[in-house]
Amino acid sequence: MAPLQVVRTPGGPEPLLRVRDVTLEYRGNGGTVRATQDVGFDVFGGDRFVLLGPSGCGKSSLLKAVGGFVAPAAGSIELDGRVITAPGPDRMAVFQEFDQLPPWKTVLQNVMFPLLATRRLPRAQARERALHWIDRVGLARVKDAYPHTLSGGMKQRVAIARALAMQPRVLLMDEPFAALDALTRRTMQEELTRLWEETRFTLLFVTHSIEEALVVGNRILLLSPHPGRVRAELNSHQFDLSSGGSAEFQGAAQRIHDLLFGVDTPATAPPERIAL
Ligand SMILES: Nc1ncnc2c1ncn2[C@@H]1O[C@H](COP(=O)(O)OP(=O)(O)OP(=O)(O)O)[C@@H](O)[C@H]1O
Repeated sequence: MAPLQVVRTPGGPEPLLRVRDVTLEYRGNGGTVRATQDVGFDVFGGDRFVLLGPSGCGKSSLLKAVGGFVAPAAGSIELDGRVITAPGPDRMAVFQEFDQLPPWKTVLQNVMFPLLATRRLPRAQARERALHWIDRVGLARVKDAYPHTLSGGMKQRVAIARALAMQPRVLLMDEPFAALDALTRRTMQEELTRLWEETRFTLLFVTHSIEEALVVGNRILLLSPHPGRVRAELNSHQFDLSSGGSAEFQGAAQRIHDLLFGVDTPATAPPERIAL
């Protein structure tokens, strides 16, 4: 049984997102905190690329750096060959928190908002595009509701519709389902996978759940504990939500666990030397 393989950079297409030797640091009164060290990876169009690692290994910081909210202390991040220096509508984000939606806007107004604020579309077309995505995430019935009247899962669907309506080059998701109950979380993973099947958007997804990484991702970057370094890069396209109970899935989860928690690999080992 060898379901996981170290991914070699495929020949052919150029990566959409190129992260090279990125070290991220936070400077404060108490000194400098290094969040990641020399992290590199490539994301290709249509990838569901997952950053997986223990709490504090710098996953969110990497996502913020791709989002343009944090500048690397060293290394570079390029999207479509251009260095990322600031946030932009080509990178829409969905976060864990339910309060990411302005509460004074209805579902429809929330989804329309970035389209109008960035002047992407005139109002009538923005409305049409928003209604389309609201329908795609199954919220047509509540399009005129305010966020406080929605469940956590519904709020996350609004955030996903709002992000995808912008047709970003890459959708950034930071533990988007972590605050949901287990059943809703599973439903949301299913819906995200279905949306991806229909649209083939490019996804950069942060989680610390091994199971979630395996079902959501087609490629997984494993990061070592603080400060995060690349421990391994894996293919996981063979798994989906129906794989959950299979021996192959359980075996893969166990092997990732062993890699993450260092049963047989020192944290500083170069990723390509890891035998899976
Ligand atoms: N704004 C900040 N100022 C100072 N240090 C920070 C800041 N944000 C994150 N850090 C530190 O950087 C490191 C990485 O944090 P980050 O949130 O990126 O990790 P993470 O892997 O996403 O963790 P978690 O899974 O717990 O969310 C941690 O040591 C954290 O304390």
